[in-house]
Amino acid sequence: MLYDAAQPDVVAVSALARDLVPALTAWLAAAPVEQLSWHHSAQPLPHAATEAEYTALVRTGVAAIEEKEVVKVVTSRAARRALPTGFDPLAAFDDLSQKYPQAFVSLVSVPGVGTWLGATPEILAEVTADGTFRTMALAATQPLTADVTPRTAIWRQKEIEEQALVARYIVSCFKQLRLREYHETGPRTVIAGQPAAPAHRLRGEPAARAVPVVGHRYAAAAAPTSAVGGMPKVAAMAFLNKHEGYDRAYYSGFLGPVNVAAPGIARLYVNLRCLQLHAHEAVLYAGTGLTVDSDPEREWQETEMKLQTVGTVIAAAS
Ligand SMILES: C=C(O[C@H]1C=CC=C(C(=O)O)[C@@H]1O)C(=O)O
Repeated sequence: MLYDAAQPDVVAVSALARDLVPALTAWLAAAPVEQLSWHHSAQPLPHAATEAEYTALVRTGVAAIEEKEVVKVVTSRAARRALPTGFDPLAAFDDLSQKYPQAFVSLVSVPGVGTWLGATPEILAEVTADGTFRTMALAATQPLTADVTPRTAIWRQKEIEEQALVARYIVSCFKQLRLREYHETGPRTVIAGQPAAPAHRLRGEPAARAVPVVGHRYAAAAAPTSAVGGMPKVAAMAFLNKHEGYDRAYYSGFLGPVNVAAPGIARLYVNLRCLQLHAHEAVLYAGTGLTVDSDPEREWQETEMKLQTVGTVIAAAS
C-alpha cells in the first residue's frame, strides 16, 4: 500500500500482494546484491533546515497555538547525510531489523517513488485474522536512560496533553466511520526503540471488531493523524504547507503489508524514523509535536534523537 501526504486522496492497494510475495522473495534471494538497482526519486533534494531555522519554525508554531490558529501542530525537518561508499541498503535493512525488533522495518524501492528505508514503531491501523481493528495513539518521546524505565517515566503536562489530543482525534475518526463500539486501554508508557535511539511513548489502544474494510477506510480518513500533522487537521496542514519549507514526500505517510498474510489482513504503519536514498546521500526525516509549552531547543534535540534511529545504520556502514 502506498500513500503520499501530498496526494491524500490517493491510496494504492495491491489486491494481489500475497501472490507476489513468493516470486519477489525468490528474486531477491537469486539476484546478486551488485545487480540490484535502487530507484532514485527525480524530485529535487529537500531543503535541510539548520538549527536556527528549525527553532524559528517551532517558535512560529507555538505562536500559532497561542493565537488559537491551531491546537497542536507537528513540525518536521529533513537532514542530509553523505552515504559511505558501497553503502548496501539490504545490509542496512538487516542491521535495522536487528537493532529494532519491535519496529516495522521496511525497505521499499519503486520507480518514481525512490528507495525508502525505515524502522517505525507506530501502527496506524491493523486488521487481524479475527476481524479486529486496532489503532493506537502515540505522542511524545523521551530518551531512555539508565534510571528511566517505562514504570518510572514521568511525563510533563505538555506530553500528557499531546497524547490526549491524538487519542481524541482517533475517536473523532471512529465517529466519522460510524464505528461506535470500541474499547480503550492505557495510556501506558512503552519502549518505542532500542539502545541507539530509545524512547518512551504513551499509548492508548482503542480496538473495535469490524469488517476488514474499516482498516482501509480508517487509514484514508485518519492520515495524516494529529500525531504527524496536528489539530484541527485542515488548519495544521495549512500551517505546515505555509511554514515547514520542504516537501515531506513519503515521510509521515503510511505503509505496510495489506492482503499479504491473507486477504483482508492489514498492518499499516506511519512512515516515521525513515530515510530516502539518493545516489550519494540519504535524506533523513524527523518531527516533533508542538503544544503551547514547547521549548524550541528541546524540540530540535528531540529531532536529533529521532534521526539517530536510521542515522546509525549509515554511521555503522562508514
Ligand atoms: C513526527 C514524528 O513523531 C510523531 C509521532 C509520535 C511521537 C511524536 C513526538 O514524540 O512528538 C510525534 O508526534 C517523528 O518521529 O518524526
